[in-house]
Amino acid sequence: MLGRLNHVAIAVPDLAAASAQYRTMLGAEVTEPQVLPEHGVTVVFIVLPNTKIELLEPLGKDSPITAFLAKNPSGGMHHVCYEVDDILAARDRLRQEGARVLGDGEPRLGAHDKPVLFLHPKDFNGTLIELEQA
Ligand SMILES: CC[C@@H](C(=O)O)C(=O)SCCNC(=O)CCNC(=O)[C@H](O)C(C)(C)COP(=O)(O)OP(=O)(O)OC[C@H]1O[C@@H](n2cnc3c(N)ncnc32)[C@H](O)[C@@H]1OP(=O)(O)O
Ligand SMILES: [Co+2]
Repeated sequence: MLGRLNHVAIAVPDLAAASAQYRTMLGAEVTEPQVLPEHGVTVVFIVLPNTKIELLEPLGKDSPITAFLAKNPSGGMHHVCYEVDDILAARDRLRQEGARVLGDGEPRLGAHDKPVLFLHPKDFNGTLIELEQA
């Protein structure tokens, strides 16, 4: 079911500072910020030869990552994103296996304009998993 590792996400308290640090200290190629109100975050991507790093900061008062940053004020690893060939089939299989699919279970368009879903971290070894339609 799982395809490529699409990205590893790091929640940061200050996206501009983290982006500048990756550019200057790590010589990284960093995309321009994407403001995603429907997800409650602003993100940039660090493009690597074999995957991407997503840096994300809260956007708005209901951001899903505000609580995470309250527990991890300097930031931290937030989620991993795997690609799947068929996100609805993956969702239905995971539900059958007893995994919690977050939200209303309907995929929404993510930062790459592809359908995404999230799986509860408590069901996967304390790790929030994002699935993205390949
Ligand atoms: C940019 C768009 C898209 C993309 O295309 O890439 C994105 O990546 S958007 C990213 C932001 N969106 C989301 O994260 C949506 C899914 N997340 C959620 O629904 C919630 O964050 C959550 C996972 C349900 C957690 O909600 P929260 O309000 O924080 O609930 P709790 O505080 O009760 O947490 C429950 C439990 O889970 C632990 N937790 C929370 N977040 C994480 C995490 N990222 N990784 C691991 N564990 C996490 C939290 O610590 C609680 O544990 P206990 O304290 O032990 O109960
Ligand atoms: Co993501």
